[in-house]
Amino acid sequence: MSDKKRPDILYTIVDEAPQLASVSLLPIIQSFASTVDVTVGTRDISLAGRILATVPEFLTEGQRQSDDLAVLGELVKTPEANVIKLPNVSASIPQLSAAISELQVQGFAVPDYPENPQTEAEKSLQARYDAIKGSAVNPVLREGNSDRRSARAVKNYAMKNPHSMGAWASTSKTHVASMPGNDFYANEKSATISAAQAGKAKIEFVDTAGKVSLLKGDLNLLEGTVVDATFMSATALRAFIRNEIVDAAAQGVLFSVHLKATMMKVSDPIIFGHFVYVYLEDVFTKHADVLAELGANPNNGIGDLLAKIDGLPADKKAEIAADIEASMAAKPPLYMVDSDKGITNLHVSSDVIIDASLPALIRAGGKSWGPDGKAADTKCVVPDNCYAGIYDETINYFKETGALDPTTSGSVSNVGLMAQKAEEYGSHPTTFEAPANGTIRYVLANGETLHSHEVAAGDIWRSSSANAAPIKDWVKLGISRQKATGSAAVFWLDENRAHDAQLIKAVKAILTEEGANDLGLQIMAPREATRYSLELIRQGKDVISITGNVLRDYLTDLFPILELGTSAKMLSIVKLMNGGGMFETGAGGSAPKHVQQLVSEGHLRWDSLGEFCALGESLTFLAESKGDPRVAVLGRAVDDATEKLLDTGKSPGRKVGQLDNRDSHYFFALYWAEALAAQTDDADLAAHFAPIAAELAAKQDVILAELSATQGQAADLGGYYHTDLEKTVAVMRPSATFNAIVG
Ligand SMILES: NC(=O)C1=CN([C@@H]2O[C@H](COP(=O)(O)OP(=O)(O)OC[C@H]3O[C@@H](n4cnc5c(N)ncnc54)[C@H](OP(=O)(O)O)[C@@H]3O)[C@@H](O)[C@H]2O)C=CC1
Ligand SMILES: O=C(O)CCC(=O)C(=O)O
Ligand SMILES: [Mg+2]
Repeated sequence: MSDKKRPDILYTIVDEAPQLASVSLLPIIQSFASTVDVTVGTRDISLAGRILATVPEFLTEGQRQSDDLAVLGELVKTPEANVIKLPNVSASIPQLSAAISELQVQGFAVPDYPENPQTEAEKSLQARYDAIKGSAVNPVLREGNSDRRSARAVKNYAMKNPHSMGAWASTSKTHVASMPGNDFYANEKSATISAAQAGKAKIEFVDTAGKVSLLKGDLNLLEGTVVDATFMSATALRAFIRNEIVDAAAQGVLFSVHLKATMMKVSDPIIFGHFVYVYLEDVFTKHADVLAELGANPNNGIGDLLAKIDGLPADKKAEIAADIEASMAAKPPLYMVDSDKGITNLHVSSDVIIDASLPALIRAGGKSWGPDGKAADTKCVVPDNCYAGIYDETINYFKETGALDPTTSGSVSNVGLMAQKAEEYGSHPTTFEAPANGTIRYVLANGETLHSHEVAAGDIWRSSSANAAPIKDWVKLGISRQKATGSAAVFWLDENRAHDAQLIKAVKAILTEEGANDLGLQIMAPREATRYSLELIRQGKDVISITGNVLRDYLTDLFPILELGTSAKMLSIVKLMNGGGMFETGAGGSAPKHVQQLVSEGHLRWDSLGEFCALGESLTFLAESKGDPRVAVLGRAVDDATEKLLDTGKSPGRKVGQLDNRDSHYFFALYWAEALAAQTDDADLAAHFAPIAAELAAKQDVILAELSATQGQAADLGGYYHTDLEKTVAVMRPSATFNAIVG
């Protein structure tokens, strides 16, 4: 598409709740934007859309779909980029398979995911599907560093209208457990690449007989890149899991594991698989042959195991099912994802995602749900020590001091190193399960071995890197946020961790280069920074966390969930390195539970506040790049409308019968139109929107009645991953009166 035709703003088509919300909200945005000649187009980065774009040869001409992710991936490297990015599903294999089955039922001849590929064609198909798996979208689009914070109006609202917080008892038995050693933290090595070391590097495996095989070639290392290598011992991990299961039983607490199997799509499903295996070790041992024949892979969870045995003859199935039940009954009870349906922590790796799961548990006073449907103290296993300390320290702090008070608490914002697939979140192509005992080594273009580790079969080895330009951009962003706010600012870096020690050197040099040594920016290890930040916000003060990529992710759920009740309300700006802007909507995900509620009860509790915040920023950014003051007026009116929506309590409620997402969009449109009608910067715009605002206000009763007519009834979307557009529009835009006004 030529630049001329490209819409001014690109809005992403995604999955689950945010996508349903978009079906209602986007037409409103497009209609209002068209009055100032701003076009808002869409690009499909949904899981189903990406599947269809990946296998065109299996589809009819009419079913084929362009690779919008690739198009957007190029766009974000240009100064013209202005993207509103909603959260999308980062799929586990069971989710990918479910989406494929749904498309097949809908008449798309997409092939199954080949779990055990034999032929070259199957292997190639698996590789193509694997590129869709896990967090395949965000790392491609995030060509900039991250600036996440709560907008002032949002924070003020949360202070005046606090969410519920569970009480923290000093006697709570909830705790974090991490490996005593031999994890990624303990085994990490790191170095900064010199000019003489730059160039094409490779990763090799050397077996005990000295035979060398290439794991990954063509790694193009730039001078100044920080390159790490580390591994987690599989034997140590299994021994640790066994001990923790015994300890959970002894302490009488629920057992849980918290990983990021979506973003860390290679390493963490393997770690998850070790938990599933050890928890059901007797079953996997006793039925090893049958389960191997069925292709049951513990990495895919207990849910997949149960689905696989479903195909067995009735007596065999009953025998294994009884063994699974007996095995689970003999273990400490598991943290439940859905106790009504019997879905455990170990069912699917993508159900319990650490950034959202642990903050929710901490917000609830250290409780999670057990199989009996009751809240209970919990052992939270976070195997690796790189980041577990922040949760351990938070839990310890609340046990000592009681829960945070959102009515008086300050705020922890974040500046995160993210660009160019920084750190662990870019490590998928350089992560390997050791094929046998031997050595894995990182060899540079000049022949030097940069890092090497002796590994045993099954150990999880990975290399991460962070380029110099993003590091510099990140430090400068930290400096500018500190200058803009005057808040305390802390780099969360641990001098005892190999990677962080390299970053500390770079940060210190850049602070000096930028003349920023007098600004008082501090460097603290994550555990220390956690306590320091919690103490400051308890006093009502704000603090900026300047962190690497993983902590960016973890902290921008943890603190918002404590301060605002959810991370969905965050402002999330990606200042693209080549000058464009990407505006993410909130810091959370796609809220699958909200879809279940809409489908069964006709109520969508998704809050689009994140979209409103992103839209305001996107329009303000566009106004500057287009040099069009009318666009700035439109953007300011979005912020006014958002504030009024909060002040008047028009956000969605959790329960059927309360206002829902669709109602809140009506109020957003009303207040947006009213703000445009009331402003005095642009008389033409005011004149245009005055009658729209008046009509929206006059017809409020009929619009709200039409919007809520189907509340309490089941809703048919015609699909889950690939909903039927007509049916979804009928569900999400049920008010003919409202639709006629906004066009
Ligand atoms: N940027 C991205 O693309 C991201 C994508 N994801 C993806 O999202 C999916 C779900 O992840 P999960 O870990 O469950 O995290 P979510 O953030 O989707 O959900 C956790 C809970 O947060 C609350 N919540 C989140 N967003 C909103 C909102 N807009 N309005 C109201 N409440 C909200 C809901 O609480 P309640 O149920 O109590 O109402 C929800 O159940 C996964 O597929 C994951 O890969 C996750 C994070 C970021
Ligand atoms: O891409 C993903 O899987 C999750 C991203 C995420 O959680 C975040 O950026 O906060
Ligand atoms: Mg996150």
